[in-house]
Formats: sequence, structure tokens, C-alpha cells
Amino acid sequence: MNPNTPSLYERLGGEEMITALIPAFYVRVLADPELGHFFKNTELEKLHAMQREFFVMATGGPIQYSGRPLAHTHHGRGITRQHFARFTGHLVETLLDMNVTREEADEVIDRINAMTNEITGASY
Ligand code: HEM
Repeated sequence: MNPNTPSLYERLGGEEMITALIPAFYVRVLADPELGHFFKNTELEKLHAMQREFFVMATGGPIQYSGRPLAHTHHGRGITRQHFARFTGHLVETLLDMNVTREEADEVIDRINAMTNEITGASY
């Protein structure tokens, strides 16, 4: 990639945008009758902080994710590919609502989809 090409992180709007994105996204996830129950014992403030770090890192921004490996956090919870698809659907809607272009939203989703097995476990 051309070193002068701005990273996805920069094109999305950097730290400010991602800081706004995470809570708006989880409002949708928690309101989803098929997803909300996964989070009933989760400390949301910590989840937001970890997810924010993770997103900055995954989009090429300057923060190193300090949380647990995704497979440790997610395997054994019974998260299926259908759950995963609903989760990414909410992410696309949140991004489009925040005036991210369809092309950039697709780039985010490509990166997220690459992590499917870490979240669902290959057996689901
Ligand atoms: C690629 C998609 C996903 C990414 C990048 C992701 C990322 C993360 C991160 C960074 C954390 C915090 C880990 C920590 O505390 O150390 C987390 C926690 C969590 N995630 Fe995900 N996640 C994804 C998909 C999902 C899906 C589809 C579900 C359920 C439908 C889910 C359910 C959870 C739950 C319940 C927790 C909290 C665990 C706890 O209470 O300790 N995640 N996720």
C-alpha cells in the first residue's frame, strides 16, 4: 500500500469518531432480542473501553489493544454465525448513520469478518 494513503482509521475520522461509534453501536446490539442476553453479566464500561482500543487497532490507528485474546473472551458462549451476522449488521447501520461511506463501511466489515472463527469457534 502506498505509505501516503491514509489508514482506514484516519478516513473514518480517527479517535473522536471511534469514541462516538462504540456506545452508539452497543445501544443497537443490546436492544437486539437475539443478542442482548449475551451481555447481561458484562461490565459495559470495560467492554466499551476494550472494544474502542480494539477498533482503533483493527482499523490501523495508533493504539495497542490491551484486552484478552478474542477467542478466550468469546468461545464457549454459544455465539453462532447468525449472531455474528446480526452483530456486524448493527455495525454497518451504525457506521452509515454516522455518515461513513458504504465503501468504508464495507472495509470495516471485511476486517471484522476475518475474525469470525475467533468469535464463534470453528465448530459453530
Ligand atoms: C468481530 C466481532 C467482534 C469483536 C471484534 C469483538 C470484540 C470484543 C472485545 C475487544 C471484547 C472485550 C474483551 C475483554 O474484556 O478483554 C469483547 C467482549 C465481549 N464480546 Fe465481543 N466481539 C465481537 C463479536 C461478538 C459477538 C458476535 C458477540 C455476541 C453476540 C460478542 C459478545 C461479547 C461479550 C458477551 C463480551 C463480554 C465478555 C465479558 O463479560 O467479559 N462479541 N468483544
